[in-house]
Amino acid sequence: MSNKTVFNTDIFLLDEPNELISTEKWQKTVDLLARLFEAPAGFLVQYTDKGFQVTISSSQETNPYPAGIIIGPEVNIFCRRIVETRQELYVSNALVDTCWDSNPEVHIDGFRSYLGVPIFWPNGDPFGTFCVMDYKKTDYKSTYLELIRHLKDILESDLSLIGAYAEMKTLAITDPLSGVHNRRGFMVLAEQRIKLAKRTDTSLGAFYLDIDHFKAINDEYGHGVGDEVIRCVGSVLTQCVRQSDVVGRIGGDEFVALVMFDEKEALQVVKKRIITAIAARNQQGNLPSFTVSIGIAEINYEDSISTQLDMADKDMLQRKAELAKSLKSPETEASSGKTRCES
Ligand SMILES: Nc1nc2c(ncn2[C@@H]2O[C@H](COP(=O)(O)OP(=O)(O)OP(=O)(O)O)[C@@H](O)[C@H]2O)c(=O)[nH]1
Repeated sequence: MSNKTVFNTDIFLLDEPNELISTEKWQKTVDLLARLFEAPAGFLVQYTDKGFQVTISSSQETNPYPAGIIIGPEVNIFCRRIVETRQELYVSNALVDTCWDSNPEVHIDGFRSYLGVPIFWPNGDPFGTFCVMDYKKTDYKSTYLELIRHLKDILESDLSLIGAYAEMKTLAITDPLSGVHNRRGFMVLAEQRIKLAKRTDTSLGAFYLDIDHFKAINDEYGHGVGDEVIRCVGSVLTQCVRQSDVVGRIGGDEFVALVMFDEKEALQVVKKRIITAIAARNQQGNLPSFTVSIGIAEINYEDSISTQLDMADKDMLQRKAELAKSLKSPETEASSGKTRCES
């Protein structure tokens, strides 16, 4: 499986609320922070390419920035320094440092003091900052700094919950060997895709793909090589369909794909593409040559996904029978829709 991030760090949490995050709890934490520091404003700020968004704002009349407000990524605010350096920042009096002259929080809002810590997503990307601001200069005790660091840990543990949950969800529906969906994942996503296609009046086709004589590959070259062949088929299949199509491995050497199409011929085009891609892999010679049998069924919205797959499976078995026949009489091989590529 790829180790790419399983949750989206580019979207503001306020735009896509996560059921695992209790903003109510975060609100209490930010309010408590502001009260303890006797600060007129406390924030949890999220950073993305779009800028800095106040996710949580302490509920005080003295606080000029409500939740939801976005400040551009180029603006010289205190939080930007934290995201750039990945370090905590304590400015006790911004007026004594000219680098803050262009900071609107200082020259427009009149803030003098800022204390903030970086908050990170579980993959190490910066989430944003947790901070307090004051209109007067401050001199916080070191125990206060310890406190804000501790609250940071609590916020980060909530974020790691999102990461762990998203990862578990992905693992539960992914086949770790081939990287495509497992049977459960395929079935769930296929049902969703069929409902969507019905609503939008889109045509769908089901492909059922089985590796020919796979047992012989395992027997001759070992299970490790057999596994490589399975991986290869998963990757070919994924590359031969659109990203929005659903691909799954539903048995040892059996794969399925649910594909959207406009013209009926498109299904044959996709089938040809898969066969050609496998032939090209065979040419590379790093795996034993193998062929696949592919069955196709057009999706009828009234039937269940299992029935549709049964139909594609039957078509595939017919192709396999044709292959067996064609191997006995070589002159018919070219018309069987099968590929037999020797490297
Ligand atoms: N390497 C490997 N082999 C597997 C895996 N899962 C199932 N198999 C093997 O896949 C083989 C499937 O064999 P069969 O169902 O007889 O299919 P086949 O040999 O391809 O025969 P035909 O379908 O008739 O062409 C069995 O030998 C299984 O042990 C796996 O994850 N890795």
